[in-house]
Amino acid sequence: MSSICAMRSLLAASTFLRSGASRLRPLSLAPPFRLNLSRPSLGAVRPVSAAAVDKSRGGGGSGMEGRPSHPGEIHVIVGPMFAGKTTALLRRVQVEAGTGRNVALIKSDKDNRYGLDSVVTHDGTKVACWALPELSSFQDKLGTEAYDKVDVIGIDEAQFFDDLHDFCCKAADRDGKIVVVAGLDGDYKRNKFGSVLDIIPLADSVTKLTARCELCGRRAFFTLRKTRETKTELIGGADVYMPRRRRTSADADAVTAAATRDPSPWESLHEDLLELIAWRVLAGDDHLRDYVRFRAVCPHWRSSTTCPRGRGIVDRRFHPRRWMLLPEGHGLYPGHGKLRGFVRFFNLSTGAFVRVHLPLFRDHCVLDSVDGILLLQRDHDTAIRLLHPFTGDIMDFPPLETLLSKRRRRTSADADAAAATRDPSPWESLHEDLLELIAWRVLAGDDHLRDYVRFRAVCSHWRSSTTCPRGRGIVDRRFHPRRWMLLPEGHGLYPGHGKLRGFVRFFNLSTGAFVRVHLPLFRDHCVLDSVDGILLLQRDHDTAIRLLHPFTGDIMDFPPLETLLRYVSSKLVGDKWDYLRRIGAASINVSADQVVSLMMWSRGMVQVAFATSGEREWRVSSWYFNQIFSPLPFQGKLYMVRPHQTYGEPEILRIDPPQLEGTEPWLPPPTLIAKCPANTPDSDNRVLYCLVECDSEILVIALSSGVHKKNSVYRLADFVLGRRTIQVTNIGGNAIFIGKRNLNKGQIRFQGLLPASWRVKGKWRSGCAFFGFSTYSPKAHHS
Ligand SMILES: Nc1ncnc2c1ncn2[C@@H]1O[C@H](COP(=O)(O)OP(=O)(O)O)[C@@H](O)[C@H]1O
Ligand SMILES: Cc1cn([C@H]2C[C@H](O)[C@@H](COP(=O)(O)O)O2)c(=O)[nH]c1=O
Repeated sequence: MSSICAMRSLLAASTFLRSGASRLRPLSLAPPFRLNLSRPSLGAVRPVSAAAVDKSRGGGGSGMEGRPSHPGEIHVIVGPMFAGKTTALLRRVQVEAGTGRNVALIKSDKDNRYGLDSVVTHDGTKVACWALPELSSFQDKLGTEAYDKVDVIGIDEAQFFDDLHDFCCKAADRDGKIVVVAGLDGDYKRNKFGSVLDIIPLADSVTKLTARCELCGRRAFFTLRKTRETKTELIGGADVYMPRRRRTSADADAVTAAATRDPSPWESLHEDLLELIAWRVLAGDDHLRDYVRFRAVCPHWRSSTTCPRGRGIVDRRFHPRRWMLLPEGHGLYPGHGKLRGFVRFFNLSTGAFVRVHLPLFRDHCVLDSVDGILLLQRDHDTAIRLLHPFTGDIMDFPPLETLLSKRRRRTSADADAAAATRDPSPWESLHEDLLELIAWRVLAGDDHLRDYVRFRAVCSHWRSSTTCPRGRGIVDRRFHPRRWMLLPEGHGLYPGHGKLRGFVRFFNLSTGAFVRVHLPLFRDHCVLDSVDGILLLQRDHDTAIRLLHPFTGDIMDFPPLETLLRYVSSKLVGDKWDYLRRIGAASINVSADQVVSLMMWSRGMVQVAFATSGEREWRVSSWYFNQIFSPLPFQGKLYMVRPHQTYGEPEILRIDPPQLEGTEPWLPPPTLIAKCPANTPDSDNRVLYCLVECDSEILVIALSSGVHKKNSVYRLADFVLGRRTIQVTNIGGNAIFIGKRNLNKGQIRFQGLLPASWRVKGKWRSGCAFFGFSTYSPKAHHS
């Protein structure tokens, strides 16, 4: 039993969908758009249903019968690409259609990205439309009778219509139509695009939407073209364009300069591209030196990228992670007179040395090094200072001495109190700081929560000297019941089943211990996932997502799942709720000021949802992905594999927790942290990579699907360092569970490959891997 030390609470992170769950689901929503105007079939013009004409508006008029009884309206939606213009346009016309009005959608026939018969958003929402070369042809195409019956005209990609101004005037002023226009206000050079701006003076309302910058996640007002193509009109999506934030005037000058002179091939690289490359450089092994070399290429490259000086400590990317201070030996400590202010650093990845002049060591001593940042103590006042050895940046913290004095004060106060009351027993008199230290150690163990409770139970002094987990079960990561999984009872007994009388059992993956807990909450909640042992529940009546610490009873509320329903791709067949409830991975993060945020990726979505506790609606990432594999939550972040469509290198991505500072929380785009070896077209073995957690690190499992199965295990850390050939030969008696997790009606289902043919250099290694399409009863397995 003790050998079952699974890599992650795989089983706990399972999906409980009780058999009667459908009864609890909100009614599935109507398809997003019910337009009264039937979609046009190509080449044929279909008339508008006369019954649907909104008489209250007078039905419009083509001008033949005179002016309409109702005035028209013009609403303009502008913004950069990916800002949600099309989404807003479709939402608007949906509302109009919902009131019984006849709606027609038009887009430019230049935009052939998704075919010509529909308007499609970047999320894949699709609505039938008329694709036209110019707007003036609309009435002819539709026929006068049908045109008269149209109440609302939606125009997408308005920047491509030269006759936009005339058409809007005519449609709204003469024919009494409501015209909703969506288009780019500016092109990739931030110049006005087409005649979208010309209709602003005609408009009843103007909405400027913003996107999220793909590089920094901040609000993006403009569109950046990623290619060197200079013609204004260039149809494309995320392959060619990305949203971009405002530049500083210095940056803008650099762009102008680059645009006005004849640039050398290198110097003309766009600043955004340079920033992108710089980011990549900063992810390397010797990232700081490479970054400095990179910036040294030319003034344009320098001015387009962030100077590390001054940001060495505050920007983690500049931390000299792999550099360590080299002990000189021969009694020569940093600051020793013989070193004349110089110290040497050594790069743990590349083996490179650098010699740095740091006279500061004369009156500072080194206490530690964090991410390569030195933690110094100043001699004269014991101030603690962080020093970036290469940028020279310094950050001051309080004197170390202040810790000493607090401890002294507490000691005497405690001693007085103790003496006044009684002669303490040897155990009870343990100093509270010592108790706190021991408690920390206890909390690092395998069965840490139970041990901690037992530890606190020793006496009231021990209890009062240590933190009570109740109330802090979710906000304090140390109290997360990491190794505990909810045990499937089998026999159709899902949590909340009447026969269980509110009890559920948990199983410790490290020790094999069981506990039985009374959680009547399950009566109207179902479990969607488990993160670090914290259960992710969905409340039946309002679909609210709630985190529950099963042992402390702490609960934290998140927005209803329902608010995410609109993000489930309309292309998916079947019940959207089923997709939405299939949580691929979720992760909990607690910020320094104890705000708890939850990130989750549901299999029905191409974005990652996130929210902080107490919020009313889920937010979604401004970016999306099409295909990901093996998502794994680890230490508050999400890791995943992006397989390559053909024979490129599959990528391992990391999603960091939502950024909560600033006006609106946002989710940074995924960071590429490593690449896996590519499959080769000539090999009959296709390798699939998946991620598992083992002994507090991530392993990359290469599953081979060919005739000659040869599965291998690697450390993600090695992949990150580009060492892709070093295999893990021993997983210390642990077991790996690979594949989809699904805990349904008491059965555990692992999907993967059979058999567990994991050998390294011809020898069977300790530890075992479970692959297989097997459905088995956990009871049988664990006995
Ligand atoms: N870089 C991106 N690539 C693809 N899709 C994106 C990107 N950034 C955002 N999106 C998605 O595009 C959606 C907006 O799509 P859409 O309404 O078609 O925008 P617009 O018409 O303004 O270009 C966003 O809600 C988001 O889900
Ligand atoms: C910035 C810019 C864009 N385009 C093209 C690219 C797309 O095909 C459309 C915009 O589509 P969206 O619905 O707003 O995403 O316009 C262009 O031709 N030139 C440009 O400078």
